[in-house]
Amino acid sequence: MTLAGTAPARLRLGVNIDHVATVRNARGGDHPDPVRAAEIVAAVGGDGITAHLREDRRHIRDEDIARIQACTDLPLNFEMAATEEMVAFALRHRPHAACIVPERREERTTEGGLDAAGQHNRLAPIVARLADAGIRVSLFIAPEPRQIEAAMQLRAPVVELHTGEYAHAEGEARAHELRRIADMAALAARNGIEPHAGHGLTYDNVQPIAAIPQLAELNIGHYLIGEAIFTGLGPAVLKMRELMDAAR
Ligand SMILES: CC(=O)[C@@H](O)[C@H](O)COP(=O)(O)O
Ligand SMILES: NCC(=O)COP(=O)(O)O
Repeated sequence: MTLAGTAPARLRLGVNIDHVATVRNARGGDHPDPVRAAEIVAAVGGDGITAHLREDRRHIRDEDIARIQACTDLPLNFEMAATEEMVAFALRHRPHAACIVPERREERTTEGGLDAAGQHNRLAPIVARLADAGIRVSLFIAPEPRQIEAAMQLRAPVVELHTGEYAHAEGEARAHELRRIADMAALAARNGIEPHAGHGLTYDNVQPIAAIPQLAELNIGHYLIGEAIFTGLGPAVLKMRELMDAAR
């Protein structure tokens, strides 16, 4: 955790390994194994593993979580919907962190941020239960002041700012999205919330985000797993690390 308003010592890279499991599940077998991906991430100096156990289990499966925890000492950032099923799962497995994300069965990927502002009463007991279990709670939110305010009201120690709009925008629209993310990272940090960012980040778009001084962690997955097909996962992670370091 960083002190309110101070730049973090080092921008951490959390690698989301969901889509290793997507490829594995395509044939219903056990290869490629997300656990091997987690081991490679650890071996090349990744700072954490992110895994999203979706309600439809389209990629990460229940048994993957315990196996990932057993294979490496890297902190596990468990992404979950705000449901009783996922709270119970998180309390059983006690990951380092839990990031509450919005989820719709019909979505191809996460489409928007968690509406923390509109769901305070529903989220408050979930956040409290996870925190009471020693799990660092994060809210995956759009870069909006009302969502930062809601995270403060919910006493969430971390927010992860959704960079999907930024990633898909071009020209002035992308510059506008970048300013929104930078402003919300600063607002979160000023209020004692550690800001992270993620979704849709690539070699080509990561550096302006990595240059935001208050950000403590980036979570990057789909692009890295795609690049791993061509270069290997280790080199892909190392290249992203190099780009992030060069941006600061
Ligand atoms: C919240 C987020 O942006 C991702 O971490 C999430 O895991 C995306 O869902 P899929 O991995 O299923 O695309
Ligand atoms: N929370 C964002 C994440 O874990 C990875 O998102 P993506 O890089 O797969 O889009």
